[in-house]
Amino acid sequence: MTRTIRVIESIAEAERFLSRSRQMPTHLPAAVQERIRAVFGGDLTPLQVVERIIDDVRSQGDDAVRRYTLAFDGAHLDTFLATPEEFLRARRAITPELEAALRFARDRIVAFHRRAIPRSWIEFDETGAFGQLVRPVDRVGIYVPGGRAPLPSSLLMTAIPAQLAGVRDIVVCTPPGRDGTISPAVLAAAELLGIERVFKIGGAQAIAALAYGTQTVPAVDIVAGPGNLFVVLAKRLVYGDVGIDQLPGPTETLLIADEQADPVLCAADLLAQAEHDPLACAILITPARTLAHKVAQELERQLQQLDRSEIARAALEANGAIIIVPDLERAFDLANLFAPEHLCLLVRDPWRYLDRVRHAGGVFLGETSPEVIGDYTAGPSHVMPTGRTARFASPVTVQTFLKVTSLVAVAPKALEQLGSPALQLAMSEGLTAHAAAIEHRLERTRPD
Ligand SMILES: NC(=O)c1ccc[n+]([C@@H]2O[C@H](COP(=O)([O-])OP(=O)(O)OC[C@H]3O[C@@H](n4cnc5c(N)ncnc54)[C@H](O)[C@@H]3O)[C@@H](O)[C@H]2O)c1
Ligand SMILES: N[C@H](CO)Cc1c[nH]c[nH+]1
Ligand SMILES: [Zn+2]
Repeated sequence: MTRTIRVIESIAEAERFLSRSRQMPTHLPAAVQERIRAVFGGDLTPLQVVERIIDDVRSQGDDAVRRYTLAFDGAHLDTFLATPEEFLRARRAITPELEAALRFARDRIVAFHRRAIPRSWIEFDETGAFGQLVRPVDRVGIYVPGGRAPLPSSLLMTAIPAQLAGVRDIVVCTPPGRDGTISPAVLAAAELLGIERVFKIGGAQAIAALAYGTQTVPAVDIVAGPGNLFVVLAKRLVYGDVGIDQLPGPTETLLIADEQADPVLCAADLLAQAEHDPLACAILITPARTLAHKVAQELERQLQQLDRSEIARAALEANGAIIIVPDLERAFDLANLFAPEHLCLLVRDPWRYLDRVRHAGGVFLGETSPEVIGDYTAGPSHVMPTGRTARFASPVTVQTFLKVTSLVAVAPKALEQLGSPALQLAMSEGLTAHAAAIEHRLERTRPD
């Protein structure tokens, strides 16, 4: 029988495989590379492609956006902003069931994130008042993926935390299809959240437009939302000129399963993420050799029935693995090395292992908690760090859209107490102007 996914039995090989760079992949799907060649006339790396696009959008604005929209999305567009008529058509196009599902998801996401809204605080003591003023950024641009599948759920998962943070102005970019339209479900989700400006722009050109502004797209303070390799690389490059949420790129899922896990469910969970992108990662780590072989067989069987089997197969071939380990302890070590976006525990009593989880965007406990529920209705944002960035990054939260201003109000009677040691420190750094700024004040508070 053919086997699409690799099976790894050596720990050293597993470590090598799991620590490969996923943000700078050396092999691109052939179709993607061909497109690059067609557009740029040569074999540019994804990073070079993105640099070119950003430079062009920065210097030529909408003209460059138009050109790249035609080149990569096949759409001829004069203007990018979705019109009120398009919103109206979208409202009519979606079924009542889909509308109800969007509302249900919205309510769950709001309820979850409401519990964790950071607040300003000021503490008064005998030395004065000190604290943190927590303020939202003014304007956020949200990228909603739409190349291979429109993801209205990603709009909810990014925009709702921004709205709860108090961001007043939210604009959206999402790629158009060849006919220049965008998914009614994305427009319906935007309308549900009261977002009025949705631009039909995708990929790196969307990120550049949001970061630097064009004649029609306003420059924002934070660019947020997930996307493919080109979107993620563009966010890396514009960071600093603009804030970003994190680097949520091609989806990853890592399952740890023991001998009691159901191979049908394991395979289904792997494929559910593999179908997102040929660069998605789907990995199973298990000490149960029999399970490993059953999952490999089951993957082949389920692949036959999948609509998006081509994408899923490419992902499994490029970035899929079944890793057989001596014990569950070793499985968690490898999972922490990989720092997956999603860590799914299909083991007996998964709660027992929670302390072993150090790096993951989200952890999903047990058979009734498939990652896919997290994609839609659990509540936490499904926009999560990928490419080993979960070692230092977090999923989108309300905090993503907030920043802190420190507050200092020293009580006059505490100036000596805080000023004298500060003076010592300033002198030790050789910063005499710093010292003088303190001295002048101390002189004023000392009795004549
Ligand atoms: N980590 C997360 O939280 C999360 C959440 C949802 C989705 N995702 C990921 O988002 C991604 C969505 O990817 P997608 O491709 O379907 O849609 P996308 O909207 O991210 O990207 C489509 C755009 O990519 C650009 N593009 C395509 N081929 C190109 C090329 N050869 N050169 C330059 N630009 C090119 C085009 O401009 C196109 O508009 C997937 O990888 C999915 O796994 C991640
Ligand atoms: N699994 C993706 C996050 O990595 C999110 C998503 C949206 N729609 C379906 N899935
Ligand atoms: Zn998904």
